[in-house]
Amino acid sequence: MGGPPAFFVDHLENGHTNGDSSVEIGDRSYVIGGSHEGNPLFLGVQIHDKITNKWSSPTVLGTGPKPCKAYSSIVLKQGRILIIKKGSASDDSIWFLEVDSPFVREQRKLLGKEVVAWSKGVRGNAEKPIVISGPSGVGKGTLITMLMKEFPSMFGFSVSHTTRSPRCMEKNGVHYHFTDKNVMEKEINDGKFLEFASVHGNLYGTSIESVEVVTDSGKRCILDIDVQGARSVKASSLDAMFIFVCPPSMKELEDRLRARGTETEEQIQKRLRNAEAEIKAGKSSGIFGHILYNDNLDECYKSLKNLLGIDNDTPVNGVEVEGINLPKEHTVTKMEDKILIQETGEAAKNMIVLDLSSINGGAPGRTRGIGLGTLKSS
Ligand SMILES: Nc1nc2c(ncn2[C@@H]2O[C@H](COP(=O)(O)OP(=O)(O)O)[C@@H](O)[C@H]2O)c(=O)[nH]1
Ligand SMILES: Nc1ncnc2c1ncn2[C@@H]1O[C@H](COP(=O)(O)OP(=O)(O)O)[C@@H](O)[C@H]1O
Repeated sequence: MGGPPAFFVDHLENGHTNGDSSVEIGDRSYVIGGSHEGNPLFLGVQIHDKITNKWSSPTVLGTGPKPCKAYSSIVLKQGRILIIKKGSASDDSIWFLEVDSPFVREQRKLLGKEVVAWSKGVRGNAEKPIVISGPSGVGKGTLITMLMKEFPSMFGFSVSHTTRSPRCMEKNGVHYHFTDKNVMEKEINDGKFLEFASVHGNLYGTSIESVEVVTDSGKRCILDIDVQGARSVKASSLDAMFIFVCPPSMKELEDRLRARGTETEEQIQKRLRNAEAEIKAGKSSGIFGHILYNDNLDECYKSLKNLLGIDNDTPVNGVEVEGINLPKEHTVTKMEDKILIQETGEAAKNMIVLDLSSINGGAPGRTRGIGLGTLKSS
């Protein structure tokens, strides 16, 4: 068996005094252990810069693994560290700490501080997220509701945060997370958001967690966000499908907004003013690979399903995204894109092979497509 041996950490201690437990990448050591900022549910990360001899606590994005006694860590390409926890539940055994991935680099630039990001490893291969934009009143919400009703196990909605007030039928946590401006601004600063924008005078944003929740359920994530948000997502490392919905005419858009009856006259006027610029940007910005015209609702819905590659014959089950069961005690070896996991103990056991050659996704959200097989030991 070739390849470098895995890096083992068997007795993890709190803090960065345990020099043995660091993972070395370039001029930096990453100490992964203890808990995150005193949160006992969350494994901590600290960075040692060998050039300046300084320690720092990075902003940690995404939901991380629970603390553990022991894990193996393996440095992968693209600034990622694979963490294989010992003795963990199947949905908490494989994690990726991104320390210099494209997502981390862009968030570092955006937030102006040191950033790392967790992404849980899962089997299965849910398809890329769908971003739907279009002017207020064009029918985005209606189309998304139809899709989720017809294919409940296939699609999940990314519930955004907003500082606008709830409409009378809207439920907190279902349609939006309604929040205070101060709270949302602090959370944006703390790196909790994938994107955010000021729209019609209010703040709206997609939290990393809201995308993770959908990915964890094995469903394809739908984001209903404005053109500015779509632009941010397009510029980010999140590989998504972008759809823009146009109204048949400005007059029809106005009629729909009025008929919906959820806005004051002043708000309607503001939305109509913004609509012209949004439609222009939607059609010409190069962000959107697909444009739908919502004239007749049923026809538009059919076109949307066609775009998504589903018709009425398609099975309606979502893609299964499973956790990974590993033996409690094991040793780990790396061989190119494959990680060999050998159970330790008395009886000779099969070897588990994690195939990382077709992993995709990553932070924000989950790292998917991990292959899993067994090799019989002779
Ligand atoms: N950038 C961004 N835009 C959002 C988000 N959530 C909603 N929006 C957009 O904000 C705009 C206003 O949404 P809303 O107040 O629900 O009004 P509606 O579009 O008239 O139903 C719409 O263009 C939404 O697509 C988000 O998380 N991020
Ligand atoms: N194709 C359509 N024809 C007529 N009315 C529509 C159509 N699509 C949506 N509507 C209605 O227009 C209003 C605005 O739709 P909505 O889904 O709330 O838009 P958005 O989410 O884009 O703001 C709703 O009252 C909805 O029932």
